[in-house]
Amino acid sequence: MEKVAILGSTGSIGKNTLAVIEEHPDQFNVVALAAGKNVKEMIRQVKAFKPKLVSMATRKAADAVKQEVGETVEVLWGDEGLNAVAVCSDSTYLVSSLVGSKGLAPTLAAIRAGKKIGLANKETLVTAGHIVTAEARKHQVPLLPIDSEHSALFQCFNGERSAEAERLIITASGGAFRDWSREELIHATVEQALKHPNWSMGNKITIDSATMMNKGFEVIEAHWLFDFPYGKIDVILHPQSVIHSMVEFSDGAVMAQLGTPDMKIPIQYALAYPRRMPLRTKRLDLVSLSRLDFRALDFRRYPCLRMAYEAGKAGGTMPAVLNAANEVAVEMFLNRDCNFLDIEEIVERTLDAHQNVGNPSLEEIEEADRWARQFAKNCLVPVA
Ligand SMILES: NC(=O)C1=CN([C@@H]2O[C@H](COP(=O)(O)OP(=O)(O)OC[C@H]3O[C@@H](n4cnc5c(N)ncnc54)[C@H](OP(=O)(O)O)[C@@H]3O)[C@@H](O)[C@H]2O)C=CC1
Ligand SMILES: CC(=O)[C@@H](O)[C@H](O)COP(=O)(O)O
Ligand SMILES: [Mn+2]
Repeated sequence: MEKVAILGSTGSIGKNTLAVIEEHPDQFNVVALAAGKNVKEMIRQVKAFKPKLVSMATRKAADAVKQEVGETVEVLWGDEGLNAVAVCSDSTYLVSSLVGSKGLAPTLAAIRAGKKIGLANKETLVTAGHIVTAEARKHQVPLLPIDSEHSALFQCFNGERSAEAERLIITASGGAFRDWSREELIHATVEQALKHPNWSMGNKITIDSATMMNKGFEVIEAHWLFDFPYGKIDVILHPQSVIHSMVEFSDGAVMAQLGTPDMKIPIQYALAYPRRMPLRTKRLDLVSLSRLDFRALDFRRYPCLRMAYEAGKAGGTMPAVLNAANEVAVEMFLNRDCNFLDIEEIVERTLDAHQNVGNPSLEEIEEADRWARQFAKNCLVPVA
């Protein structure tokens, strides 16, 4: 029996994780849950899954949950609560599915406490890949990818020798604006950007998919997960999101993992690894699909992807700055405080202004994150 704690249980990945657990009550047991402010959903989850420990982002949200769930559940809040859920003594497995770099500290704490990690929060590896992978090795903790492309790559590597792989090929749907020109993007609205063609996901990653920053993050994530140089990680456009990614080996053979766009598949694979278990999900019907398309990607059309490669190659605090500036810019766009194309402008200006720190400590990464957020918030304001 895997005893599971989930960070971000009320989100898209969190709810899909609970749906997988619900299908296999004999295999998985929920022991702790953490979320932000969605009190109603957390109360429903506590009643359905009976965790012993729960945490919410604020005292107010925690009090509201406490009122409904009674004395048998410990309800905490804030960073301390997140940390307590991550290292909860009853758990064997942490699903890390908070959104943003907020996920880094509790995920690191869980690694240090020896928990197996199902990693959805890509910002953990983007911001501090060198520390997270070193700590996972030190504590002999597996980092099991949940992100669909990395789950695909992980499955393609199964039974293979990674030294015999030559190239990782990550597929990109192109997001909501795949067929829009840059001129048209000037007028892109929040509602349009949130309409992903294939996947149903949280707002932040859906915007990242539309800017292609999501793919940039995934390149950095793949670099750390599979210890691959950036020069051997390619991205190609694949509008159908049926091939989730591929590995090309030294003999020219290419392994691919295919499936319908349903996150329950990679989530269950990460939870059950190395087993496979039955899952009620729509089956892939290649005949009715009839074709799969692929196109090359143009860095001029997608500057966020270019910036992510550059920040990844530069290393140091650059990827953390890339992420923090992007978090600020996406939030501004979602709040209608800037235009869609301002997202890339804010990120670029912040990266250009940053003094990179090589081989940073966790504190230096946190400091770079704080600096970048402050800079990014104000960098579009014209100087008087
Ligand atoms: N969705 C997907 O299919 C995929 C997602 N990912 C990655 O997984 C991660 C999660 O994505 P997704 O599920 O879409 O995101 P959502 O926005 O749907 O969910 C985010 C979760 O984090 C919680 N949260 C936000 N802020 C805080 C906080 N300060 N303290 C505690 N909890 C907080 C939210 O709580 P609440 O809602 O209660 O406020 C919610 O439970 C991201 O890193 C994303 O890039 C990767 C691949 C696919
Ligand atoms: C489901 C998942 O893993 C997302 O990261 C998804 O890949 C987004 O799709 P695109 O970024 O390719 O549009
Ligand atoms: Mn992905």
